[in-house]
Amino acid sequence: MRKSIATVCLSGTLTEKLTAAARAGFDGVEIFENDLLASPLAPEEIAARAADLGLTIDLYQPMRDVEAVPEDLFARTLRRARHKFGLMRRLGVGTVLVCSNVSAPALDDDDLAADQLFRLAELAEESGIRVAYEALAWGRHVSTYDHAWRIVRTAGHPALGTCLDSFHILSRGSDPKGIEEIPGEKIFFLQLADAPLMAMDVLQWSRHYRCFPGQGGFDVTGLLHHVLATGYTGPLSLEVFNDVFRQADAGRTALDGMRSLLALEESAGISALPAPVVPTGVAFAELATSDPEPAEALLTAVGFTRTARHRTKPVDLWERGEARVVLTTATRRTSTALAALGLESPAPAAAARRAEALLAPTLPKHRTADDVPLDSIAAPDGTEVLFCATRRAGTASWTDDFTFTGESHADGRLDHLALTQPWHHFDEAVLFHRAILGLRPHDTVELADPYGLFRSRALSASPSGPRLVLNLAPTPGADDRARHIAVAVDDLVTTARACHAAGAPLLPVPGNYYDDLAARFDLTEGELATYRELGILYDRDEQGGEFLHCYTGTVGQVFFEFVQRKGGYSGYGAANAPIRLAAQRR
Ligand SMILES: O=C(O)c1ccc(O)c(O)c1
Ligand SMILES: [Mg+2]
Repeated sequence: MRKSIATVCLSGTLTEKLTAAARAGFDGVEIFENDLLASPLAPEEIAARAADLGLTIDLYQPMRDVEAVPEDLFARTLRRARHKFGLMRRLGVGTVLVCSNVSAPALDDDDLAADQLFRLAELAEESGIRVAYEALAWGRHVSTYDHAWRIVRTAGHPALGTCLDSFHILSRGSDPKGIEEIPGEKIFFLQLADAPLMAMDVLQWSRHYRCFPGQGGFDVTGLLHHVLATGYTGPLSLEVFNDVFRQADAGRTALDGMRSLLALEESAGISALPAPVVPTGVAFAELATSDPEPAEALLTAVGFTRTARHRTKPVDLWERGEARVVLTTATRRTSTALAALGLESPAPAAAARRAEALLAPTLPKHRTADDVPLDSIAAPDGTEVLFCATRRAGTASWTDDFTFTGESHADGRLDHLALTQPWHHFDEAVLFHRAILGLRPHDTVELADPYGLFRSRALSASPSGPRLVLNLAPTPGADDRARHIAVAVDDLVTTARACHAAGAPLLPVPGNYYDDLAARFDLTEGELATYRELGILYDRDEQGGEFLHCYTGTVGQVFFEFVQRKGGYSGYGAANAPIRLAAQRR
């Protein structure tokens, strides 16, 4: 279907917004009045700019506080409308959005609302303009889509229809099934937005927290099904008010929005993309550094063995059981960073095709000429994601680039990778991993950290598949690139003891934490003493599943976590994150 985006979703000047929308592949835009008012371009110039960029202007918005008012006020509204319809002709836009009245003089009188909207539509029709009436979730008397539709039906004017907005419908908990009772040709416009589920005032929620479909908690796909069942053929238009998007790079936000619509169309069954190829595990995590010594010392102390060397480059493979870390010595100066993830993919080339269809930046297959070619893409935080087949018959394996010299005798598996995200790319990253890799996002966890708010969202597909934890750094700067590699072991106490014995710097945990553990859980004196001695953190879920974990010190921007899961515990010990963050800051 045609895809549009409201200029309010994007940062910058109107020209920048139009350019970003066009570059991302949108067919049209909704122009927000304020963007036009602030633009030095005349309406004709804006129309020409849009046309040059291959964009149609699908909607002009909003007209506010129109209907169900005393007649003297309505006379002023008609005067305002005459001006705006003249402007719309100059812009070449055929539909105006009228949102339900929020003002004090509005009367609770549907017949009056219908009559005045009819008269507005009469005037609009003279200019070849259609009026799309939208219920704002906080409208004074009209706040639901079915109420707005009843008024439109009563008015019965061909130039008057309704505009549906998924935010207003889903935020109020309205049943979207009733949309199917509206004839498709009377739905003049469809605006799409998602939002995180929050118990808050709908106006604040709408104006600050909307996000693109697939990034929040609403069933936007379900709503779209009902709209499509009416025969609606207009555009799918993103309308997101979001404080972060307002500050972010417009080009990037527009691409994020387009990715969201492509994924939405797929989930609604109206377009096909290359099918998702869900990764089945993590082949390796790659650290890059110009000085490998500190990372080598840490890897050794926490039980990794150097098992292989790259045939031609300063790249080593370190293993602890099935947990693999590739350590690359970079030529340019850089502190140790988690630079890449190798994901075990059932079909690497197909995975890359899907990523490309969903607008992921693809990276060269050959890092250097004689390497095994690997399909790879860049995640929103810059991490390289490689689609790998590890030692599978008939497929080149990344391990073919290495000469094996040793073997690991310790146990271990990569449990999860925690990737701190820049604050303005957090929602984009969730959608990216969800849509492109087919991972399922879990609930967002928010915790007070000594220096701010810690926000975290895990994504996974299956218990044995990769688990990514996206963290939002509370303070910009120092730790906003910190990442960690979590290794699952069979016996954390034994592992922690071995790490201590080998001189690994393990994160110290305050005694107060263990006093609190003793109060919260019925741990034995012996368990508590051991955890206290070794700096092991503890968590338990409602089903009695247990989680033991400990952290190493940081090398560059990277540290390790060791975890032991018992009894089906599937979380990440989020309650302990503030303790960990405070200890790291010390
Ligand atoms: O927040 C608002 O005022 C507003 C304006 C226009 C819309 O289409 C909308 O959904 C909200
Ligand atoms: Mg809207």
